Amino acid sequence: MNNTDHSNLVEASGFSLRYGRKTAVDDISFKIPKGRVVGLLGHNGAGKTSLMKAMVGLIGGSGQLSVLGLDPRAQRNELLTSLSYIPDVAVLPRWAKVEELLTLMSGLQPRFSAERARTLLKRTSVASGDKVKNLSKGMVTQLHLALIAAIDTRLMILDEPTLGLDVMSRKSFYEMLIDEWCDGERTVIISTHQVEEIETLLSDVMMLDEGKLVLNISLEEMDSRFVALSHDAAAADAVASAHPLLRYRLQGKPAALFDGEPPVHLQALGQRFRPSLVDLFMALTRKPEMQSRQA
Ligand SMILES: Nc1ncnc2c1ncn2[C@@H]1O[C@H](COP(=O)(O)OP(=O)(O)OP(=O)(O)O)[C@@H](O)[C@H]1O
Repeated sequence: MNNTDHSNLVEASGFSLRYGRKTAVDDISFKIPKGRVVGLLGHNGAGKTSLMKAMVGLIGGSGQLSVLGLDPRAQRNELLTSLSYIPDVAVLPRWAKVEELLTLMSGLQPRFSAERARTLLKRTSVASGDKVKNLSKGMVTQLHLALIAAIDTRLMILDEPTLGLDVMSRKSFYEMLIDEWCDGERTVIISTHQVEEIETLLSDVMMLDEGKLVLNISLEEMDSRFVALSHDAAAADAVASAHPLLRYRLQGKPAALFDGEPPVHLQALGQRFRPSLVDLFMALTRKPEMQSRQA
């Protein structure tokens, strides 16, 4: 794909992915430029892993997909040396010592710096003589991040990297990622179910719902586009008749979320506030019947 605009690290146009008759990714188009921290959100089965696998050339689809200017399927070997990827089923060899992994990586990945990995590991409680099998789940994840963050690439793809970790381990994982890897030029794409925790880290969010891309927006755009209104119960009918995206309760009070400015007559009945990413996620990815039950 030589006609790709290289200011975008990932570009998809009308991209779909099927497993037999099951459509996992449904005709999606997007561009991801450099220097972004992108959250890929969606419920179980929304298509996040499938899209990430397609981005690294593990599975093919139809339509166009370009990653770092390469066709992930046709140029997979070249692509794999140019990006950093932690799959959702990531495992490190249990028998290996940390120092042996550094040697292994140096042999496998020309852009890997063992020196850089050692520096990153100083942030963690993982020692170079430790064996993988003796590390806790949180430590293994930190080690894995140190290994792939020591690869000099412009794009990192993380599929549910903090699954199974406690809150402190998740926090230190993301701190290391942001401090040590994100530099304003590199882009990281992270899929996660921990929407609340990750909100402050993200520059952009992509939401998948049953394979469709229902939102692709920067956090600044999100702030200016979506408005929430908390209101008294007495105003509930008036709010409902304006067809908000979502009606819910916040701190015991009814609230509604609108795509754009709520009608002026409603604004007088309630107090505006900034909807959280979780509110938006619920609004855009829940089944309609669940929304009406909740309201
Ligand atoms: N190898 C496969 N064969 C058949 N169907 C598959 C396969 N892998 C995934 N699917 C289906 O494709 C859809 C998307 O799955 P995918 O794993 O991409 O979703 P996900 O958003 O990553 O989900 P989760 O959050 O649960 O990991 C689901 O309906 C899933 O059952």
